[in-house]
Formats: sequence, C-alpha cells, structure tokens
Amino acid sequence: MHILSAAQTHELDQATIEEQGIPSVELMERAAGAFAEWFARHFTPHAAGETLVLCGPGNNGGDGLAVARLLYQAGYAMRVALLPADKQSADWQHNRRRLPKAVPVAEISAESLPHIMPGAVVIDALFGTGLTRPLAGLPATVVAHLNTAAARVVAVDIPSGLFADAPQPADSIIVRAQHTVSFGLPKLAFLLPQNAAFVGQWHLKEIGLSPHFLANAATDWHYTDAATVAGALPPRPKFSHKGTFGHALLLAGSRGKMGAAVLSAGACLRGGVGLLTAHIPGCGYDIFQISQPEAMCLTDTQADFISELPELKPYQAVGIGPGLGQEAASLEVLRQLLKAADKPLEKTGQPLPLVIDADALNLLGSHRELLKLLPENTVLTPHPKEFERLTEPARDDYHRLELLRDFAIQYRCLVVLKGAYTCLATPTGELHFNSTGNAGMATGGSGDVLTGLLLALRAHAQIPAFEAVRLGVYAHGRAGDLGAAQTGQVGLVAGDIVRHIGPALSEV
Ligand SMILES: NC(=O)C1=CN([C@@H]2O[C@H](COP(=O)(O)OP(=O)(O)OC[C@H]3O[C@@H](n4cnc5c(N)ncnc54)[C@H](OP(=O)(O)O)[C@@H]3O)[C@@H](O)[C@H]2O)[C@H](O)CC1
Ligand SMILES: [K+]
Repeated sequence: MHILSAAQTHELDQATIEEQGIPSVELMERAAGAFAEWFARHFTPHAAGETLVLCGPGNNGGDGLAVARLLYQAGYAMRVALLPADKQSADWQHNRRRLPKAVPVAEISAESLPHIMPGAVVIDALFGTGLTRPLAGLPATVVAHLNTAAARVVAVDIPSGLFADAPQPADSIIVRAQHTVSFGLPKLAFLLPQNAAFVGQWHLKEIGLSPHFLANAATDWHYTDAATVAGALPPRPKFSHKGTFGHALLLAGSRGKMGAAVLSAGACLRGGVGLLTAHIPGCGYDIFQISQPEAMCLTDTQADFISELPELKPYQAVGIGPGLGQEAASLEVLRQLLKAADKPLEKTGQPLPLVIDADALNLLGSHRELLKLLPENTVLTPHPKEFERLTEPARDDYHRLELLRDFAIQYRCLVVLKGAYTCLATPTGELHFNSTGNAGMATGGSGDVLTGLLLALRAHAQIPAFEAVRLGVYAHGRAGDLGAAQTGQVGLVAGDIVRHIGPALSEV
C-alpha cells in the first residue's frame, strides 16, 4: 500500500471525484459515513453522552458537520462548536445547511471556549490534511483547552495541528486523540514514535478512492500489509529436496549469550531453510546441539567467542551478529566475511547474501571503514541505537528516516530499522513500513529471531533480496501477533515468536 503526501492526498480526492463523476460532497459523505459507522461501533449513544464536534473551516470541518448530522440521526446527543474563519469551503457550507436545526451550534471565541466535562466524548474536526502551518492564535487556544479537558477525543482523519508528512516545531500545539479514524491511506505521521501521543490508536476506513490513482502514484513511502506480501513465498515444489531451499551459515553466540544463537537458529529453521550450519564458540557446543538438533554445528577453537571464519563455499547465505560479542578476533572474522562475500557467486552472479545484526553492527559502527566493504544488498537489522552508531544521532524521527534512506542508498544495502512499524530502506531510496507486530516483541531475543528468519529467506534461491526482507519483517511481526494472541503481550518471549513463524508464513 502506498503512503502519500498531503498534496498527493488532495490530488487523489480530485482524481476520485473526476473518475467516478461524483460531486465532492459525495466523497465527504462517504468519509463522514465511514467515521460515523466506526463511532457507532465504539460508543453507544448512552456511553458517548452528549458529544461535541469541533469543526474548522475546511473540508475536515465539513466532515465534522456531516458526522454530527449522521450521528444525530442515529440517536446520539450532538452539539457543534465552529471555529470562526473568513471563509469556509463549499462542502463545509453544504453540510452546514444540512445540519438539523435541533443540533445546538456555537461559534468559538477566546472568551467562550466550549465547555468540556472530564470524560466527555469530543470529535476533533478542526484541521485535516489541509493544515499549512503550526496552529497559533485561537485554533491553538482551542486545542490546548481540549488537551487539558481530560476528554475522550476521536480525531477525524488526523489529529488537528499534526502535519501529515513533514516535521514541525517540537512545541507545536496538537490534539491528543485516543483514536484517529483516517480515510483511504495511512499518513506518514502515524508511523513515527514522536507522534504516538497525538494519534492514539489509528483506524483506516475505505472510502472508494481512485484505485487507478493509487496504483500509479509516485511515492517512496510504502506500507506493508497482508495484501502486499500475499504470494511472496513460493510454494514448496513436490519434488524438492533440502538443497532446494539453500544452506545457511549462522555466526553467532559467545559465553553467556548462546541463547541468541539458539533463537536465531530456531527462527532460521522455522523460516524454511534447507540446511543450517551454525559456527559457534566451543563453550556453546552442548547447549546448541541439544536445543537445535535439526542444525549442524561447527565449533571455533576459541571457547568463549568466535575467532575463525569457516570455508564459505557450501553456503547460499550467511548471518552474523546475534550474541557475537565485540572481541577483536570477531571483528577480524567480520572483516574477512565482508571481503570474501563481495565476489559474485558462480550460480547467481550476485555477492553472497549477508544478514548483519547486533554486535556485528556495533563492530561496523566502531570501525566504519568496513562499511565500504558491504556487498550489494547486504541486510542490516539495527534498532535505533545501533543505527545511530552507524550514522549520527537523529534530531527527530523524520531526520532518522532521512539518515536511513541516505545510508541504504550510499551503501546499496537493505536496512531494517527495528521498532513499531519497522522500516525497511532500499538501495533505491524507498521506505517500507511494516504493519505487523506488537509491543510484546520489545523483549530480549526478538531481534535474534528476525535475523534467523531473514537468513532463511535470503538463502532461498527463488526470492529476490528485497522481497525476502519485506516478507521476513512482515512474517516476524505476524508471528509475534499470533504468539501474543496466546500469551498476551506481557507474557510474550522470543521463543514464542519462533514457534509462530510457521503459521505466519503459511498465511502469506
Ligand atoms: N480523501 C480524503 O482523504 C478525503 C478527505 N476529506 C477531508 O478533507 C480534509 C482536508 O480538507 P482541506 O479543506 O483540504 O483542509 P483542512 O480542512 O485540513 O483545512 C484547510 C483550512 O484550514 C486553513 N488552515 C490551514 N492551516 C491552518 C492553521 N495553521 N491555522 C488556521 N487555519 C489553517 C486553510 O486556510 P489557509 O489559511 O491555509 O488558506 C483552510 O481554510 C481531510 O483531512 C479530510 O478530513 C474529504 O472530506 C473526503 C475525502
Ligand atoms: K482533525
């Protein structure tokens, strides 16, 4: 699914109206209808009590007026407060006329701000995607008043005061909504941690926007959902054998961190790899062989860390990092691996696929001269702190996305920035935000599981690099969601994610 800029969203509206030959108020009616339907499923008229709709002068306010009418007709007690303006949009005026006389309407002024009881339900329709500057003056006063009222706020399309697609001053006055009911496509702002307190839970409503425009819109921002990855995993042919799905090598573990190697290996096996060999320090032999009998195991001459790179010929992909530690000898192994992997393989003509995680990323961060050795399409899976070590501290979430994109382009690699809405950056500068996963996955070992799964998918000869990573990120999150459905988010551990990789992959 695409993510569009505010300007493109406006073009999308126009394209829909022209293509479908409908008046623009019809599109507003669809949006208001979708909002009212969501509202009615979340609040009974009794639970909502007297509901206040705050309306601005544009089409977001027009949506609010239409919502007030529809909810009034559905039996809700409604009142409306209008922000004064020199000019209101045509569709606003249309819906102002259609508002039943029985709904009380007040004009807002600094002296008469709407009275809001604690716990009251308020629908925020002040500003939407047409916001052109941070709120100031009366609009800012109204929003600050709303934010201190301890109301239950549901935003129409986007919380008022929030830019849909761009950074804004840190002290901007923005509605703090519990829910945001948005139309058509997710807004970039919803996917950034810095906006979570404004957006609350967001819900997407289909309003029949032009599929033709959506398919052809030029954007570097994408949202990976179930439809995106459907069919990405080729069916296993009847006459396949274990060689068909690749032989992966995992370099992982050190004393006290063998669990990372075990979890990562488990995920790789559940990710459908044909064969897995793990190269681990001597101390981990019994632990690893007992807990992962399906994998083969090579032990390093060092007991506590990895100091040797095995012969790479047998392998179709290599993962390095989980539980690795940062010994000087392990750094040398990483250096040798990067050099060896950069030669094109006989079979594919491509460099050996690599997945680099955890301490291997930290080693890259502390020895940045190694970055230029990264073979094309290498997969890096940093969390924001690890990413910062590879680049620089980000000013805000938008700046971090900029750094991420630049890094992926400069080093021609696939960078998976982990977090809620994990973001995959590609060498061509696209950003793909993931839709699956939950806060239960913020637990030790979760990243090791992702590395193992990505390793399995990169070893698969029939899945191109980018598709493999996008699929792996999606399936990892989905496995976490399936796991949390059983354990709850609090009780979820990384092993639960491993156990649900199979079901997650069979869904796609
Ligand atoms: N496809 C869809 O998503 C649909 C969306 N709909 C709804 O329409 C809004 C977008 O409506 P639009 O009229 O473009 O914009 P807004 O309602 O957000 O606001 C525009 C007015 O607000 C003024 N403005 C902008 N910034 C400020 C500010 N900081 N302070 C005060 N006033 C501001 C602006 O005037 P200017 O001064 O900038 O000229 C406009 O008067 C979308 O979010 C949806 O809710 C459709 O209903 C259906 C399809
Ligand atoms: K709004």
